[in-house]
Amino acid sequence: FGPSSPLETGIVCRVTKPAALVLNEQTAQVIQAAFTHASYPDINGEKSIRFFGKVTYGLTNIQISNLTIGSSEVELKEDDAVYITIKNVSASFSGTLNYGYGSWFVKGGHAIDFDIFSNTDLQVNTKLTCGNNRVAADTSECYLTFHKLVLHLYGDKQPGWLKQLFTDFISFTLKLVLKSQICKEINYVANLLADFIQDKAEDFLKDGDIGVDISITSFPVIKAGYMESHHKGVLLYKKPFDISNSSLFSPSLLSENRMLYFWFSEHVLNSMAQAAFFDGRLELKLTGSELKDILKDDDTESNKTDQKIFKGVSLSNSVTQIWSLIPPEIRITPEGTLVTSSVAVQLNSTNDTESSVVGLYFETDVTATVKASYADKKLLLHLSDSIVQIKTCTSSLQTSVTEEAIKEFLHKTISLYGITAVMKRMEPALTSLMNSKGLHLFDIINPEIIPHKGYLIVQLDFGFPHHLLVDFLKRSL
Ligand SMILES: CCc1cc(Oc2ccnc(N(Cc3cccc(OC(F)(F)C(F)F)c3)C[C@@H](O)C(F)(F)F)n2)ccc1Cl
Repeated sequence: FGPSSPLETGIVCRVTKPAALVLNEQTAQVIQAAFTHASYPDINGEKSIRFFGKVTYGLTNIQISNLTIGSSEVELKEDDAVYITIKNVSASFSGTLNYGYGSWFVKGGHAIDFDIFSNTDLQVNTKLTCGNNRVAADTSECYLTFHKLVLHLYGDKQPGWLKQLFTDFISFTLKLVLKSQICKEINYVANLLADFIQDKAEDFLKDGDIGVDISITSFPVIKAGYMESHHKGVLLYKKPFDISNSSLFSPSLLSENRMLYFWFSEHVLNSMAQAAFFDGRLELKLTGSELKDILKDDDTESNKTDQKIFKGVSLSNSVTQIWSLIPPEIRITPEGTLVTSSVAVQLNSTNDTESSVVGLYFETDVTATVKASYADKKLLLHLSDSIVQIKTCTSSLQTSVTEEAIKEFLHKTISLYGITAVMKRMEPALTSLMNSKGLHLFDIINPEIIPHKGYLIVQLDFGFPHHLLVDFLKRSL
């Protein structure tokens, strides 16, 4: 994983301390799952005891029977790790203790059921590292401190030395086994979670043949107030095309008071727009009644022109097709996202008596300045400015209106109603795309989508999707 040029980074994610505190509320769930899911291997050994000779013993069928988790704290240690301290984890295990004298284990063997009560503190210092171009968790710094480890043996007869053996030796082995199993399980769950986020993210940024490569371009960063990952953001599409990277990320571009930040370089959004064009998604068909709704909004004097232009044309039978002629260009500015494209519009209909086919075709350059927002689990697009330039216009409408007047009318109608009519149809399409990825399941609080020159920042708070974590743990463990 060599050094990477910051230019390669197209998307940056930042999870701040406030988010870590919310996530920490779920730590108990995760630790509970780790303890419960861990397997506890049999512990066999032999010890020579004075006056008794060699004793062979085995703890088998060790099961955790109940578990309570105390408080847990999280701290982000600059350029080091996420320190998670969990106090007062009390767990009880049950199992069977077999023991025998000498090596005639089977002959002299005895079996006693036991319960073990333990009380420990857990310290896990999770380093964020890179595992096959993904964010990975390294929890090798994992410590269990036992405050208590008590053995209860069932059954009346038990040799006195057994208790002593347990206290002196078995408990030592038991602590080692518990620590290694629990820490192994924690490492497993931590990486499961990291993979889960990455998989969810890849799925979120994919639709059909269009996807985004979010491999990480450098080691994730941990600072006192946040942790941050840098991702390529390179478009994945069946035919490669090159979009030059436009903006450089620097940590000062993001702050730390919101829980989650996403920095998107302009070229990421630009390449998505290009792919949407090549994937034939930038076309729209309007029915007659939809067109009439758009035109009826126009209650100004030009409505008269409209009546003159479409005199004798039955708009109800009309079909209007709108499509991009070239891949749209995306430029992000503080005023909003500028979308520049050349658009063709073909209106086909019949005359009133349905005796002949009539049509209108025109091409126009459009630059629309759009701002996005997300409220009530819906994406909203707002047009703040537009520039329209009618290029060509051919019409087979029997109208006396001059071509100039038609162009004038079209310019006005597109500027006032046409662009918003297209945006009104893009909003639900994008919202249902994001909901198909499960976005609506998340409790997103006051999301802000802020355009800057050359990049876009999405910042938000979230209520942790408790049910999602429980499902995730149930499904994956
Ligand atoms: C969809 C968001 C997204 C995630 C990406 O991939 C990953 C992969 C691994 N970790 C992350 N982190 C950021 C992140 C994104 C979304 C949810 C999320 O989960 C959560 F932490 F908010 C909580 F809900 F679990 C974390 C984490 C990474 O930034 C860090 F912090 F580990 F360095 N992102 C890459 C791009 C984009 Cl747009």
